[in-house]
Amino acid sequence: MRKQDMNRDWIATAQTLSQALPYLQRYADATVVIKLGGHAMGSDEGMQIFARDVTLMRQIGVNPIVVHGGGPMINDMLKRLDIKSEFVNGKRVTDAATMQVVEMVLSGSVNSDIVQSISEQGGRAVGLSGKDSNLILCEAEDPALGLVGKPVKVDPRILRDLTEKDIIPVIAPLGMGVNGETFNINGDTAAGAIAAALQADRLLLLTDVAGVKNAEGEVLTELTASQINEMIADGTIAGGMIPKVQTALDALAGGTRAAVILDGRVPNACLLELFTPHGAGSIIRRG
Ligand SMILES: Nc1ncnc2c1ncn2[C@@H]1O[C@H](COP(=O)(O)OP(=O)(O)O)[C@@H](O)[C@H]1O
Ligand SMILES: CC(=O)N[C@@H](CCC(=O)OP(=O)(O)O)C(=O)O
Repeated sequence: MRKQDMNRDWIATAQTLSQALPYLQRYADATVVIKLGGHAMGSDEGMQIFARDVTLMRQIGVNPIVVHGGGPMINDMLKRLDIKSEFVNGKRVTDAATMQVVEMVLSGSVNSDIVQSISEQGGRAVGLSGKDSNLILCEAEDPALGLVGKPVKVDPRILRDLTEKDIIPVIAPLGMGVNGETFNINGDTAAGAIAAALQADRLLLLTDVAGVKNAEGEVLTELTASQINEMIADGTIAGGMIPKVQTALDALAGGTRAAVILDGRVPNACLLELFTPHGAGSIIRRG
């Protein structure tokens, strides 16, 4: 690259940083819950960029809290073990054998990979699951889904303890029942429950589509609760998008200011959403 072009690039970088000032001020000390879906965890490079974004957020005074999924990774392991699996309305029917695999993959592999990626970027991250420190107490959501948990009580004290010390919590979506059972919680549902309990400023749901699409396949940049309910009823919103939008609505009802469904495959998706006027994906605000 010629020196002149290089200078121009750095000037643009400095300008971008300068323009971000009002957004940096707006989010100083804000709590941002970020759900990283399994489909958004595409490449090693993507994970590296995500980890750097989260570390940068922490560095500039935002409190990021990561809740992850791992559906595709669980599918791979179940296939290797020859265990059949089916989904009902975006949730995995979970028997005892499936639960063991879900816990092994989420806590043992996906969670530690994310923690390691953040550590490699110089951030301080601690991995935990909803079973730790009474974080998420569940009951069975529906007998037909087996060990799928519905969060009934979230105790966010451990998260406050960690964020006060500038530590980034990375949470696997598992919960415990009153009788000591382990429950499999949909990652979006877990993120929404945590966002509501913390009265988070933002809930970012990172997935593998540009946002919520209408019947024509166009991304809707803003969505209301009534639009969402209509789109679920007529089948425009289906599969894994159902728990996502329901989570967004539940989190808003619980006190979160806004929820955004955005494309986690886009580099720096979180920074784009929080710190630029551009925004990203589909935003649902508290009505
Ligand atoms: N109206 C819609 N707009 C966008 N995506 C939709 C819609 N309805 C269903 N989907 C599907 O939902 C998927 C996202 O859910 P899911 O696969 O569970 O993601 P993640 O693993 O990120 O949680 C998309 O890849 C898409 O196939
Ligand atoms: C109950 C339920 O469906 N749990 C999910 C948990 C992981 C998850 O939510 O992963 P994604 O965010 O990548 O879809 C599952 O077993 O796949």
